[in-house]
Amino acid sequence: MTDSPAPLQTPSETSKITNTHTVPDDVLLQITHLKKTYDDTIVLSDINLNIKHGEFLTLLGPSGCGKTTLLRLIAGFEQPTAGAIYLDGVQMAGLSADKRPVNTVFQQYALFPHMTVAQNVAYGLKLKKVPKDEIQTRVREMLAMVQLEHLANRRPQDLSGGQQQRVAIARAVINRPKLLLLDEPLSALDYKLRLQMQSELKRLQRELGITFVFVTHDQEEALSMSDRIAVMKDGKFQQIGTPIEIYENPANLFTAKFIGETNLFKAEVKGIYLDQPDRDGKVTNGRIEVAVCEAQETQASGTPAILRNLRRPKFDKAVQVGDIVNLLLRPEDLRIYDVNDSTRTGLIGRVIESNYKGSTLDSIIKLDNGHIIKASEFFDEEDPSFDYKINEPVKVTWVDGWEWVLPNEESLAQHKDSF
Ligand SMILES: Nc1ncnc2c1ncn2[C@@H]1O[C@H](COP(=O)(O)OP(=O)(O)OP(=O)(O)O)[C@@H](O)[C@H]1O
Repeated sequence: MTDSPAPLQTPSETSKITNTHTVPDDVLLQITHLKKTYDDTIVLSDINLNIKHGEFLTLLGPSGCGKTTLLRLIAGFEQPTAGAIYLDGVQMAGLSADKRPVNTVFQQYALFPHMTVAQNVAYGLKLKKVPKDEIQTRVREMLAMVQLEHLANRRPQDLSGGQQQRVAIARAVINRPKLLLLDEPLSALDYKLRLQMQSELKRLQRELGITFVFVTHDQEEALSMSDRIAVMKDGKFQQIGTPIEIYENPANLFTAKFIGETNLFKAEVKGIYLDQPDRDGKVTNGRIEVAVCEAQETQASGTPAILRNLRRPKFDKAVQVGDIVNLLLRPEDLRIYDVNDSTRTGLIGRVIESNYKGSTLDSIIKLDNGHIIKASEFFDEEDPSFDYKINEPVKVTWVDGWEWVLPNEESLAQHKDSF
């Protein structure tokens, strides 16, 4: 590996003040109240986002939710209907795409077919009339970084998809943009190459220290690559958080269902027990007692009702006794036991499918009430857990404290701030 390129930028010691607007020191990109409409259609509404220097932020959401539009607004290919974008403290309004310290990598790499790899990478520097010697040095450094030194004289059509994408990335970062926008850059690659490029891209981002805004609709890709993820739906952010926060503590049912596999159970709140207020008089913790509705429904067939105490940080005052809440349990939260195990309460069902995945045993269980759920248990040859057979009754429960509670969406809308 050659020496790292010169530092891109160092944030100033104080906050930058632009007209009436102050951008915090550690923030490279600030988006405030951004709105975009095409004719009467609102494509983005009230987008607010701060992206830090050196951060890898992913915009994740289903097709048509507005990810590309947001990227195009940041790049300057589109103008907002309302709101503002500040880059390193400077308002971007009215600044054309080529004047912004931003580069974009698209799904289609659009390399110049008549130029070699090295010429493609050098193109941006030539346009800027950088001295020849410097171009040569920087191209060499860049090609080493994307591990393509040995292919410098090849033409793009003689490269694999992954190699072409690396050239496109090298071409985009050689100008040392403050911000690199990547619009589904890996989606044209096959699965294996895609995984390899994911870790290469992450390494490159760390080494270059450039801030990345990455667009994908692939949740696994988002979880494995990002410092933070902004989950989008219908032109609005649903949640912005670290991969762990988004996966473990989804803010709403959309995020819960969109990210990873989810088992949802309805449960009735039977009791609310608040902890003592802290010094500031705030109640930040407590527990609620819930009964899983499905268990009660099947009680006639011998299933015991599951009554659980659930601890939950930021204890929610919005929930009231009698409310129905959603209990979110990931497959890895569930445990399967012998139906005759009287030491536990659980939901009764039958395993209808079981797949050995090497480190885990993944099962699909049909509960007595017809609800299909998924469990994923670690497979330990030394200590095999309960050895259930297909279609035999089993008891399903979960590891205490691993559940996540979400209110019904209606109550979420009513009590937006407290849940
Ligand atoms: N120039 C345009 N004129 C009218 N509508 C547009 C225009 N560009 C985008 N849209 C609409 O805006 C919405 C958001 O599109 P956008 O491409 O941003 O979504 P996306 O999340 O990137 O989707 P995908 O994952 O499929 O690329 C879509 O409904 C799209 O049809």
